[in-house]
Amino acid sequence: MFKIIKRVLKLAGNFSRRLKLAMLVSFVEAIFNNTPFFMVFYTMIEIIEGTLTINDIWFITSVIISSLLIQIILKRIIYTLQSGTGFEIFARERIKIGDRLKRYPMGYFNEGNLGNISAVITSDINFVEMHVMNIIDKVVMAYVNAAISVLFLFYLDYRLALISTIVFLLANFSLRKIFKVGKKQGRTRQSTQSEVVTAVLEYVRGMSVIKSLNLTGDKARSVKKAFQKFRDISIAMERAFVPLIFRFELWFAVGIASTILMAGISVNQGSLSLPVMLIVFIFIFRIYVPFQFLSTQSAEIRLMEACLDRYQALKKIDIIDEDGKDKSLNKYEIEFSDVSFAYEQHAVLKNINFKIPEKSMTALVGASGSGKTTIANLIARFWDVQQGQVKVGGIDVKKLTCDSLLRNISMVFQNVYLFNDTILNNIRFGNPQATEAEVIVAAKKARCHRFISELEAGYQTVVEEGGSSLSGGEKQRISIARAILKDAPIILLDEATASVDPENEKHIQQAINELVKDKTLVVIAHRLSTIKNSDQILVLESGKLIQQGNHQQLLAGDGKYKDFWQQRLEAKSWQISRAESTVKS
Ligand SMILES: Nc1ncnc2c1ncn2[C@@H]1O[C@H](COP(=O)(O)OP(=O)(O)OP(=O)(O)O)[C@@H](O)[C@H]1O
Repeated sequence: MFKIIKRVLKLAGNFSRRLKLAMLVSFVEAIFNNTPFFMVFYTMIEIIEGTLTINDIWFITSVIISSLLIQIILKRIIYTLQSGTGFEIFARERIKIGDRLKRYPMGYFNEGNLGNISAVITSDINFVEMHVMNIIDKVVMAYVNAAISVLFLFYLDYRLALISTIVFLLANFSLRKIFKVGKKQGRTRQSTQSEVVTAVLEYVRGMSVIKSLNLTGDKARSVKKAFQKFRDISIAMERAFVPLIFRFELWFAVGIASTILMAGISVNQGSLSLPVMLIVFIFIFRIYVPFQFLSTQSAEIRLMEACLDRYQALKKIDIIDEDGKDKSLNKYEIEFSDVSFAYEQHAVLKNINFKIPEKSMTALVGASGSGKTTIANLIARFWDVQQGQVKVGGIDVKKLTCDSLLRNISMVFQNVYLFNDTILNNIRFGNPQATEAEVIVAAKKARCHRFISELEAGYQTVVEEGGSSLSGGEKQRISIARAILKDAPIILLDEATASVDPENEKHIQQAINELVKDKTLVVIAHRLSTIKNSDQILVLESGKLIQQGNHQQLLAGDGKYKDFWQQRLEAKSWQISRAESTVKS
């Protein structure tokens, strides 16, 4: 129970002083919380002794009212100190984890981990944020009340106090057991919750495939299974608590019964007065009630601990650029020296060597799966090479932070991802400081200003997550506008393979021409014109660099490139003749 408080204080960092202050105020408030009961005790003594005067009544009333007012003020202070702080701590943690995530190796973002990441960021942090401050307050209150009550009972009658102390200690021991079981159950529940999130994510993301292949039954079954497992675990968790809570309540029942019995016997024997007996009854319940509340909250507290465990495990993943330095580049050539790379066990690139001069255009060509995208990903250090060196501007990318490297690189992918935000902000991701006018200039260069202006809300149009409300060509041009706005000296471009209509293709080509002026350009090339006009062509086959040179040089010799070029020409003429026959028919 105190562990969760300790953990939150550690997490709070510079906010921990505010939380400690809130706990101190809670402590004072708990003392004032007992004042009315002491006044009741005092009144009863005065009544029995027949010494109660009107002045006493005024005194007692004003003390009770003052203590209630003080409590209200203290509660307000606690609330101000705690609630805002809780939101601030977790807002900061969310930003921190967001920053770390972008520095994790891409290999971490596999399907299994995606469910975990989503569960931590959406449900775990929210859960702790919503409940932890309230729990801290209640824990402080329960222990302070118990301590004051036990001390007061010692003052009244040491025998009764001893019974209450023993019961209190036994119940506390029972409570620890409840918490221990809760922690174990909490972990199981967490991992099942991740499985649910993973299953739902997979189901929703793959909906178009599921529908087209008519897999709705099969896939819905796996989601249902995950939900059922979660339900079973949650029920099992509740069931495991029942006997423990019963034992805990039993201790208190026995304790209360024996204290009452003992008090009754003492009154009978004349060693305890009636008002003292009555006040003992009140105070014994004041020990019991807050602890009973804590026992019912034990599942919640342990769940919070399990949430924090999972959050901290996510924070502990090694970041890829731990040893990287934040350096500014002043040269932008790219070099691969003897690079070999594998995705875990799957070797993809073998002993690759090439140089890409600054402000030149290099085309990567090769069959599907030959390693073109992997080369682009290694330049951007989405992964680290196992052998050799990737240098950008003469510096090994492993010596740079991801931020300082990526500041110099714009990537335009085939599969453009747009965020659920306005078009303006989607372009502005390229340069968050850009003004609206600058965004519009970039959009004009990327040939997307016209279609954006024709939308009812223009640049304020909110794009659906992933950009599903826009056509492929439109999305690609928005992503080019982003890259133009970023104005990075190195461009990694994956040319679209999917056929777009000629009008769109013309616009995309014009947009790319604007983007790549005076840049170091590496393009995963599919268009014959791009390949032909490149300063350098790197031909890949099964992860090996088999040819290197410009179009004329490669065509002059015999080799894969010549075959490849021939095949592409044939494919193009086949496409053209097919298009012509479609027009004729
Ligand atoms: N994240 C990944 N994890 C494991 N293997 C991967 C991963 N990404 C790619 N691969 C594998 O690495 C090999 C090279 O893939 P890569 O995407 O670099 O090829 P490519 O030449 O760009 O192909 P395409 O033209 O089809 O995009 C392929 O066998 C692919 O299956």
